Amino acid sequence: MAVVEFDRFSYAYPGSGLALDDITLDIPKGSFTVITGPSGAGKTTLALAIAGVVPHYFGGRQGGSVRVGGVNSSQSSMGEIASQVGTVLADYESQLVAMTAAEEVAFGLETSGLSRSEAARRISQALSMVGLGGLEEREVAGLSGGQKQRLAIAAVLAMSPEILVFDEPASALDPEGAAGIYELLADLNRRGKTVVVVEHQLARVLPYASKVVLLKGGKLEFTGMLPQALEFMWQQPELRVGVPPLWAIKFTLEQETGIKLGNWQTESQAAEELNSLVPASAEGVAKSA
Ligand SMILES: Nc1ncnc2c1ncn2[C@@H]1O[C@H](COP(=O)(O)OP(=O)(O)OP(=O)(O)O)[C@@H](O)[C@H]1O
Repeated sequence: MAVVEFDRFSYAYPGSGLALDDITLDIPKGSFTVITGPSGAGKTTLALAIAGVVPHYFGGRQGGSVRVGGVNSSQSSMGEIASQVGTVLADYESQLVAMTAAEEVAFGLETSGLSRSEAARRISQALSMVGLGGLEEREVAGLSGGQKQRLAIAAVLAMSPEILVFDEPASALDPEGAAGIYELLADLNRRGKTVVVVEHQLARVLPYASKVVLLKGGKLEFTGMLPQALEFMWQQPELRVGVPPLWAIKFTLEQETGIKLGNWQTESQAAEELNSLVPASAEGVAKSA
């Protein structure tokens, strides 16, 4: 079932040409969907359109429609969309407004009409889900960059949205931090959230992505499962650079040996499969000698 539906959706920022051009696309409920593509392709704009920020906040011109949870976004307010879609921007620090971690998470709940005890329970629960349990009274200013990002995620989670949208969540992180944040997003996805991420480095999402949306120049180039998306990118000279090194090795080996290899999600899966092939091919060489 689709939880977000773009139907012939086009969008231009005020005074600019089309940033998105005739996009028709479904995001399945419970999926881990990755929006990717070259710089300026329209990835952030598509994420903002799911959150209703485009066009509600920016203005500009829109054609076609976006439906979130079956409701046309142009007939909903940003507040109504926010109850279904939680968004963490690339510049997540700009989303933080409070003094302490608990106040930050409480901020979004203020208009929800929850009792004090229910709000406190939600705050603690949201903080522990992102690995910040027990840090309720910590000053936001004293948190590390990674902790601030997790706090921005907790603030969104407390509102219990069905869909979570992240714009380049790993862009400011080292490889270990990037792996950690994607583990968290995968965990939220396993708990039933529909996760949508903008990510230009597909290597980071190999273990998690169920659907890939590939944009180029504002147009939808390809949409489908991750293996098919990578195959498509491998065939296009200008998109090949976006194929993760592990899959570049896989495609090269397949081309050279004619052996179809598995859909590698991790380096250890690749190593395991390649190791299992070595004795067989060595035996083949021995027999033919
Ligand atoms: N606020 C804005 N006003 C006018 N044009 C904008 C605005 N934000 C983005 N654009 C333009 O819209 C197009 C799509 O931009 P967008 O940021 O969505 O692409 P992107 O794929 O996320 O790029 P990147 O990977 O570089 O972040 C680009 O041509 C960009 O210059």
